[in-house]
Amino acid sequence: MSAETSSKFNKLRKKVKLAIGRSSNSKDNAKTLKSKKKGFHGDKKVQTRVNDAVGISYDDDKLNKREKIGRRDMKLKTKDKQIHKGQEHYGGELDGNRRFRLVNADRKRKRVYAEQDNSKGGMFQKNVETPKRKTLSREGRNKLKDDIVEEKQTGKGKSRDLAPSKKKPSLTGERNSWDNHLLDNNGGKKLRTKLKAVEKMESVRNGLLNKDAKSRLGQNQNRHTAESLEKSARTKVRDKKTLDDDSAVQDDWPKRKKRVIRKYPHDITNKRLDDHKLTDENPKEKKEDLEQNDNVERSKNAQFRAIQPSSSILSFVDDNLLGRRRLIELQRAGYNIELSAPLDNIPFSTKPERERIEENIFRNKLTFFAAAKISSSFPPPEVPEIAFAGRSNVGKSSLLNALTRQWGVVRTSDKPGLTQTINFFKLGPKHSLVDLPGYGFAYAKEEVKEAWEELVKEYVSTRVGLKRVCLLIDTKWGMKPRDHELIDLMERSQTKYQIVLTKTDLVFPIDVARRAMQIEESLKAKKSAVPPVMMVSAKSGAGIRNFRTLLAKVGRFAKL
Ligand SMILES: Nc1nc2c(ncn2[C@@H]2O[C@H](COP(=O)(O)OP(=O)(O)OP(=O)(O)O)[C@@H](O)[C@H]2O)c(=O)[nH]1
Ligand SMILES: [Mg+2]
Repeated sequence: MSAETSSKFNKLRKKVKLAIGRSSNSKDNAKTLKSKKKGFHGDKKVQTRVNDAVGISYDDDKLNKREKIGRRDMKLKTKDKQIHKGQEHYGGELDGNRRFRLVNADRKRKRVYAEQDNSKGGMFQKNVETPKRKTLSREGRNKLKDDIVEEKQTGKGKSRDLAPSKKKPSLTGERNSWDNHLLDNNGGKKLRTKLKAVEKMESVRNGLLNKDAKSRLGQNQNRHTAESLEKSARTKVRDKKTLDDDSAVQDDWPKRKKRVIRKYPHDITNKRLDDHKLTDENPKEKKEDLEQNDNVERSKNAQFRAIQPSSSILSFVDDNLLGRRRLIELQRAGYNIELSAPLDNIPFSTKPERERIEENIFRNKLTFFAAAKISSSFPPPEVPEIAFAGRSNVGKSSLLNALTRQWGVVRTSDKPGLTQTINFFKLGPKHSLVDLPGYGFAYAKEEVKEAWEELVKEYVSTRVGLKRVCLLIDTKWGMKPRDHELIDLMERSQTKYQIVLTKTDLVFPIDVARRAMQIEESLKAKKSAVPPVMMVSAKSGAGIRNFRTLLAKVGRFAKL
């Protein structure tokens, strides 16, 4: 090396040093520091600069770098291939942005042509060459147009389809060129996707997934195949033609699954109540039924309102201060109606009067002496008995207390079904009052209820010494089928019974009168029914005195 070249070399080295020194003070400082932190890349940069400055060829270096990047990319590609293994057979791969793209073997993106003969295997099949787009000359285009017009007129495919004999039969049958034209001319890709959607809906709706549809659904990859296009085109055409047949399609809809209700929630006997009849019912019929019921109910109310009570009943209601408004009137008049032990006809119940009950029988002490769950445990019939029957919660036990004014002897509850045995109470030495369990709805097991109802029936129809059954009816609700059942039984067994309307304090006086009239009318033909219909309120004490007098008469003249 000559002195000249060596000085040149030294100058260059100085420049390089300066360059390195400047870099630590310049704007690039931060970058360099960052790059130093990064390590490999930063050092490489500096190294490259040095190399550049010194004039060393960095081709090798670049090559190394490229090689490394290449290797890294390869790694990524293989990794991605592993991840997207399932997509591999689509003939696709990841692009630079790591997005999946469909590529051909010669790395060209595939295109779907409507004219393409898909029967050969479809565009997603591996190693299938896609036809290259042909750019037609004007002449060619005109010729094609002519062909299409001719095809439309003749209804036959001409030139662009393969000869039918050469075609492979597709799964769903071949799509003819006319369909192709339809697709191409009427909306291209959009139409095709719409048709596909229509076809899918159709197949799901009908619940008749035919073989092709099933296979198509099963093989997820093939859902874009030409078969679907063919099918959907045909579906679309059919849909257009037969819009009126929609109802028929609807008839084929899968029927709603039968809803099954477990009869009892804790039933392990697998007893079920099938309500399919309800679901099968025509909604129109159902609506009509509901309307009919509504009409019946309305007409019942109308009938009830149309009842004209007799003058005797109206005067009875008035005299005994029966009905809802009474309490309010009495309260306004200054009477205390919130008494724990209601008086008979409150306005007249001053204290001395309250002490004195007119009927001697009812001045006796009420004492419980027997309870029976079965007929064999009935006490011997020594004295005449007056029984109180009726639906659960109608107020039987409360009436016993009100009659005797001995509150607490007979247990009462606002929960239906408290009295579950036949309870015998002695009222003096010569009479007894009997509190019967109620029928109808009650908080008790079905078997238990059935048992006590049977017991009541047996008691009222066979009991010797039973002089009167007071059949209690809730004034608000009137007579129910179970009441009629018991009446029929008593008619058959010739047991004397008297209707007593209870809870009269809850309804208007006129309705009390109407109810009494209604029942009297319905029992006119009954031989064992004893008139009149009594009306009481155990709460207000209204009608109690009259009822007591009536019962006293029964007891007085009764002989065993
Ligand atoms: N407003 C009002 N409530 C009453 C009358 N009589 C009874 N009740 C209430 O009705 C509910 C039922 O009374 P109960 O005497 O137990 O009826 P029950 O017929 O013996 O019922 P079971 O023993 O279940 O058959 C209680 O909450 C009473 O307070 C009445 O005249 N007017
Ligand atoms: Mg009771």
